[in-house]
Amino acid sequence: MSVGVAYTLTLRCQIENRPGMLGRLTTLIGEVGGDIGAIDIVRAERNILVRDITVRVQDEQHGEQLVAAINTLQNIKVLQVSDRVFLTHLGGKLATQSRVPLKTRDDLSLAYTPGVARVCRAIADDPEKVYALTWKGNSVAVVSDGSAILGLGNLGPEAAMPVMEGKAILFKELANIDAVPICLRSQDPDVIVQTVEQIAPSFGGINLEDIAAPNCFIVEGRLEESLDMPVMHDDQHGTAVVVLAALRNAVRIVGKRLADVRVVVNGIGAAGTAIIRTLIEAGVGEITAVDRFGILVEGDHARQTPMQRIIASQTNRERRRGDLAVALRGADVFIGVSKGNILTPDHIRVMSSDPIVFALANPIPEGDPDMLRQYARVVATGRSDQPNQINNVLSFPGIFRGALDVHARRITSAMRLAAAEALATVIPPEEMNEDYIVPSVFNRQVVPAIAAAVAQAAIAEGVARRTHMPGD
Ligand SMILES: NC(=O)C1=CN([C@@H]2O[C@H](COP(=O)(O)OP(=O)(O)OC[C@H]3O[C@@H](n4cnc5c(N)ncnc54)[C@H](O)[C@@H]3O)[C@@H](O)[C@H]2O)C=CC1
Ligand SMILES: CC(=O)C(=O)O
Ligand SMILES: [Mg+2]
Repeated sequence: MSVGVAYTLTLRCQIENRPGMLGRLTTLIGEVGGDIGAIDIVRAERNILVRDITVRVQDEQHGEQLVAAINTLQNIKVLQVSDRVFLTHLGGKLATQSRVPLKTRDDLSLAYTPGVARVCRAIADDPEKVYALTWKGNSVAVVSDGSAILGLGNLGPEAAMPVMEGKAILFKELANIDAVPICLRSQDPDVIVQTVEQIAPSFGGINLEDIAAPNCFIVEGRLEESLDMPVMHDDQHGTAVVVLAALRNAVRIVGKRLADVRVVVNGIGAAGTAIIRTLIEAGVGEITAVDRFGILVEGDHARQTPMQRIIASQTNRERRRGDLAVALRGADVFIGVSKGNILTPDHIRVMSSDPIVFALANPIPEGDPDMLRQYARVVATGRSDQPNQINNVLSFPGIFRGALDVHARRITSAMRLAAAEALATVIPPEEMNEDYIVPSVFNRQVVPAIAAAVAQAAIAEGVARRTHMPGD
């Protein structure tokens, strides 16, 4: 995989101050495979120079090798190593901010007591006023139990925080929604449901994140029933919306139709299940579902979870049996939401002409993107440092923006299909190509386009409390 910014080290090096020393150091860094960015002088003394050298490396191990190699050089020593990723996370990525002045006694009387008491009474008299008079209408709780953090597994609630803070800043930056990371100690669905129900009055919507299957289905289903507000498990539906949009554009590029393609989905957990359900709703021709134990076949209940049994009954009409390689024979599309580094060139070679490969496991895709591009016509991953980033960040800000704007009571499948269509059409047909099937996360048309489509679908379905968008 090409080297990205995710492994950028700044090496503070003490170097003997004489001609040729910097050359020796940079030559060695090049020989070890480091990619030098900037070189700055930190301190200059008569005999010693201290320099900061910024180097991109392949991974953590490569960084350690580089530092060890430099320390073998005579009269050059690494004093300190700083990692840009960790520096970015120092102190967390999120803070709260007041929207009103708080400089004088008058300010205090208006924003806090005694003024606030009248606002409390107004809301007690008419609870709907909470949307207008507090932050509720523009806020989302990002709730995780830490059980399926990216593709890293069950790392628990503390380790989930950096991802949930990340989701929160994406909500703010992309959709101007105030989001709060809530990482729960318990992984018991009953406790998660009760806790979210208890905190729900403070928020306008609930974004469930990185909760592993099958608990995610139970938690989302029960909260959708009990809460009168948008609830969405992002790994299921946020991902499925983006996959559908990307697939719609990818099949167009290779001259096929959604209704005719056979799609293999690998990893039938949270994301895989929702992707399959969404692709069925969108009319995709045929789907083969694969998990660690092989192709899901209807009736083979032994290793299937209850949700996988439902998926088995809706897929694999040919009743193929076997592993991923068998599933991929003649397939038009591979969608991986499973585990890193499981695809080989042989897997892609047996696919139909112009293979489409979405290797979406994070942070390591199912196959090395450089390898995949040699064999497949269209390749997408979930990563920010690769073309065609299929990541739920392309959809969840716009979906919640639209749902909050019309005070939707829930997020329906029609709202999600409308979001996928809106996302796909952000790219004009004449601009679409193999490396441009989804817009960039920073394309400023994405959130408004999805939000408008979601709001309209909510109004059409009768789940919106407001029947016009703010500003109309
Ligand atoms: N790009 C994106 O937007 C998104 C990517 N993902 C990624 O997808 C992966 C799965 O996420 P979730 O569905 O939330 O997790 P999950 O834990 O609910 O499901 C994972 C599923 O993959 C299966 N699996 C594991 N190894 C496998 C293998 N070698 N072959 C076939 N199946 C295998 C597991 O048995 C399980 O059914 C993670 O890597 C996650 O980061 C998830 C959501 C969004
Ligand atoms: C992108 C995301 O939500 C995940 O990998 O879990
Ligand atoms: Mg996630």
